[in-house]
Amino acid sequence: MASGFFISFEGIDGAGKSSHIAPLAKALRAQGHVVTVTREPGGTALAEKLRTLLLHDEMDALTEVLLVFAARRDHLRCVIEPALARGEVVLCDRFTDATFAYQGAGRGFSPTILALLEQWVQAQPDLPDSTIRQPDVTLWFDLPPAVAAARLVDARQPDRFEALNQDFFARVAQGYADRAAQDPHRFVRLDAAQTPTAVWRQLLAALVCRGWLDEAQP
Ligand SMILES: Nc1ncnc2c1ncn2[C@@H]1O[C@H](COP(=O)(O)OP(=O)(O)OP(=O)(O)O)[C@@H](O)[C@H]1O
Ligand SMILES: Cc1cn([C@H]2C[C@H](O)[C@@H](COP(=O)(O)O)O2)c(=O)[nH]c1=O
Repeated sequence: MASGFFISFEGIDGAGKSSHIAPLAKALRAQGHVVTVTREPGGTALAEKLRTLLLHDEMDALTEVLLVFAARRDHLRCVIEPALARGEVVLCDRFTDATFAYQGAGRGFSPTILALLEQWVQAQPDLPDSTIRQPDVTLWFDLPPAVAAARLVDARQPDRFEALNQDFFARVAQGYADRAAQDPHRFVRLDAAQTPTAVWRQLLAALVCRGWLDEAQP
């Protein structure tokens, strides 16, 4: 890869995203890439403060949407865009697809307004009007909500989202499927119900076939 590359990780809570980000960063660094690992909501001091509010304070759907996009704007300006401009690979645990899945499909918030905010917040002033910053590839960890819930049953104290019921996560899962159907070239569906090793192999295969990782991988 000559220039910077943006890879996002998506899926419902418990799908297994976080388990693969550090190993992928290690594999990319071993092949000479400079990698920035980050997350949403969060990634900057300001965005992490908004993350705490989002995960723990009660608020309505519009407030949630505005805070998520506010965090994203700061994250893009201060972390993602500068890293890409330096030619780095950015690995981001969640991005705007999560907003369409959680606030759109999960909460029932207007996808039209989400799309407008996406255009505003992710606008790239130096490029033609319609061009916005999107991940170059989105690794979608697809998993039935019941399986994800079973994985999290003994996990940490649930936050506002993890405490929601399976009907919510069924809507979120469908929201991801709908988003993937709208952008099939960007999304790579990973069957996250397989073993961690099998999921890792799916992930590697997706990046090797795009020329971002060499074949030789553990
Ligand atoms: N393929 C897998 N099979 C079984 N368990 C898994 C698998 N992948 C991850 N897990 C386990 O499921 C739990 C959640 O994994 P992880 O934190 O990576 O998910 P996540 O998608 O990042 O969740 P969240 O979005 O809530 O942070 C962990 O206990 C992890 O060990
Ligand atoms: C970016 C983004 C995130 N969320 C939700 C999804 C998760 O439940 C939490 C983040 O927790 P994680 O363990 O770090 O994945 O935030 C959301 O509702 N909308 C978004 O845009």
